Amino acid sequence: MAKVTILGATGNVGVFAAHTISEIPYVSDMLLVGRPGREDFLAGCCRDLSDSFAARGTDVRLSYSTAISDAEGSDVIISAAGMPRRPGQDRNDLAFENAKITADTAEIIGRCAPDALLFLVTNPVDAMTAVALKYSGFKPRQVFGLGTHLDSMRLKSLIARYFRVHVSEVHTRIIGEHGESMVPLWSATTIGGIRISNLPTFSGLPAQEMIDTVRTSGEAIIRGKGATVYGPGEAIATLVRTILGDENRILTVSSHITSEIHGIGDVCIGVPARINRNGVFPVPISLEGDEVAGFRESVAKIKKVTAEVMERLEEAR
Ligand SMILES: NC(=O)c1ccc[n+]([C@@H]2O[C@H](COP(=O)([O-])OP(=O)(O)OC[C@H]3O[C@@H](n4cnc5c(N)ncnc54)[C@H](O)[C@@H]3O)[C@@H](O)[C@H]2O)c1
Ligand SMILES: O=C(O)C[C@H](O)C(=O)O
Repeated sequence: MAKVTILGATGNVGVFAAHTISEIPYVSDMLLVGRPGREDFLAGCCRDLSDSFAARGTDVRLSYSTAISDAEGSDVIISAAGMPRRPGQDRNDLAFENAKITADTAEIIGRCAPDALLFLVTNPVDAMTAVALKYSGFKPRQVFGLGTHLDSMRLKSLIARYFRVHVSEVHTRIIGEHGESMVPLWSATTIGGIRISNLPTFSGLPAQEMIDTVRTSGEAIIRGKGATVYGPGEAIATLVRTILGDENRILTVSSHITSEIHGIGDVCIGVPARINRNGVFPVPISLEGDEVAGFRESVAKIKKVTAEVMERLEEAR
């Protein structure tokens, strides 16, 4: 059985993630961590969630704290602490402010929960994964971000609707930045096990329109309802379930790569990774055609954002 801690638990994503994670059978303890001053809200969340556990028949020991160090003994620590973007902002506009929070948090986690897996949700998630990796002092397998998993799910849903098939029949991946430079892998997209480009209807697929929809999904949802919640919350739970169930699923998360993809490396970026109880292990893959150049571009962009953030952090600390 496992202890899961959620940082930023008073936020939109944190609260719903607590609900989705509580449904995972391996979770025995869940700790919600918020900022000092938010005790009443945290206590309210715990009572409300406990009621839902009773109604559902879930048996999770739930507690809250304003001290990150109480994450001690956690198997998985999820960080959704930090500013969300407002309409019109790019995720990268949040980089420095959220990096300060992430660096401080990661240092504490590195000391109090050295064996945990640290899962970043805070945006811009690729740069935040790199910051958390550096300041926690963890091994690369222990630190990962939600990356392009949610983007991949968004594309999967659009493809399933276009072909009028159940989502479980569609396998697809978006790699690279969780942001503008994301790269769809049509070469790795199958429907009912058949490569999408081998289907007669492929030529009519509005591929560019689909990718544009995925790229702008977050912003469109934030404009409409203030925050993306259900998509990220379920995506977070999928990853936590994969880890705690030692499932060895290959999901697309932000992970530190060295040379797994066309020799490109030294960056935290969305890539397919095998995920189990020991953490996250990028899978070496070959890309096709435009995908290579697209991935290189995405890597260059993330490296630049990450380097700028690291430099400013060094100066500020
Ligand atoms: N990677 C993804 O796919 C994805 C999806 C959704 C949201 N996000 C990101 O997750 C983060 C949270 O989003 P949200 O909608 O829940 O935001 P929110 O404003 O509702 O919640 C933010 C949380 O962070 C905490 N926080 C804010 N400043 C802090 C500080 N200085 N120190 C400690 N904690 C602090 C708040 O108390 C709150 O719990 C944002 O960065 C958002 O962009 C990422
Ligand atoms: O778009 C955002 O800022 C939130 C998140 O990254 C998302 O894609 O839902």
